[in-house]
Amino acid sequence: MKNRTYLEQSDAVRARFDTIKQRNVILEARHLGKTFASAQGEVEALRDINFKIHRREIICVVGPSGCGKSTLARTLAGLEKQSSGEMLIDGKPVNGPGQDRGMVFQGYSLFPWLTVKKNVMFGPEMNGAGRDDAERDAMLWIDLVGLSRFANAYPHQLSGGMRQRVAIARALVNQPRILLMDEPFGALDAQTRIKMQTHLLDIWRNVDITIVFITHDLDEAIFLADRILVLKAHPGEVQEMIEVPVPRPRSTAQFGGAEFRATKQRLEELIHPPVQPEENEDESAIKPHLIRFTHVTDNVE
Ligand SMILES: Nc1ncnc2c1ncn2[C@@H]1O[C@H](COP(=O)(O)OP(=O)(O)OP(=O)(O)O)[C@@H](O)[C@H]1O
Repeated sequence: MKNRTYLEQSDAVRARFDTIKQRNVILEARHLGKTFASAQGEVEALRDINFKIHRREIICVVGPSGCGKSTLARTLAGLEKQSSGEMLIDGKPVNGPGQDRGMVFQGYSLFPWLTVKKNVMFGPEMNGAGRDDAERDAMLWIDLVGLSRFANAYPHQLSGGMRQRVAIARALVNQPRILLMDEPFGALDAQTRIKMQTHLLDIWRNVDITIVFITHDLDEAIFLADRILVLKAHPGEVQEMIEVPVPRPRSTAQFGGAEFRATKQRLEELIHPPVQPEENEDESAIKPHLIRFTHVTDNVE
């Protein structure tokens, strides 16, 4: 039987992409580039990045270490100024951070001295909302991330997954249109991570939000994304934008499915291309000579 490829889409998936493409382009990168000056000289972290993201899409960004994923997230957030090209929201060029974008990072960026509720109220209060309004809004979002019972708890009393849920509530309370997430579940154990992915999809289903999600976990990218932006390193350039053929609604049961496997295979080809051994390469030169650090009397094999 012929192996399925990631380019094959069921009618339902194709119809869904047709609908997505008819939605407004909310975020666009045009020839975006970023070069850092460092002690070792210039580092071209991003080169000529182009993409268009439609309203309520989830785009995951993957690529090898150093391909500029975080730089892209920080540039889109306006925390880093691009060296060339432009970024547009609703077709208008933007420079610098703005209310239209919220960010969730890997580290738990909560204020440890504030309760869950006060952490979430912080943004609205900084934006001039009165205490009662800020508290009401905060409680709505805390409820949405399923933490109402913990509104008065402090971050150190929560698990890693719960803290990231607070971070999501804290980003969403400001009603951004775009949520930028940089490896938000990277520090969580595998089981909590899957729960958080499912939870994020639930939130996305209920909220008018467009998500750009940076990850190095290919399963996570396929599980979450409508499309996956694959970058290559040195310099960070777009390799491919993949339309994920896995149907929605997503469930963990799809992990072993044909569409899932075909997409993963393509991502692996792009990100970890097979290393070709040099012709006439001596096997013994590849296999390192291992030193025994302790005296071992019994064999384990
Ligand atoms: N502030 C900086 N100054 C100089 N070089 C930087 C700076 N930030 C990033 N870089 C360089 O830019 C390139 C892209 O870095 P970036 O952290 O965006 O990649 P990444 O894909 O997120 O990596 P990883 O997957 O390892 O987190 C790297 O070569 C990095 O060393």
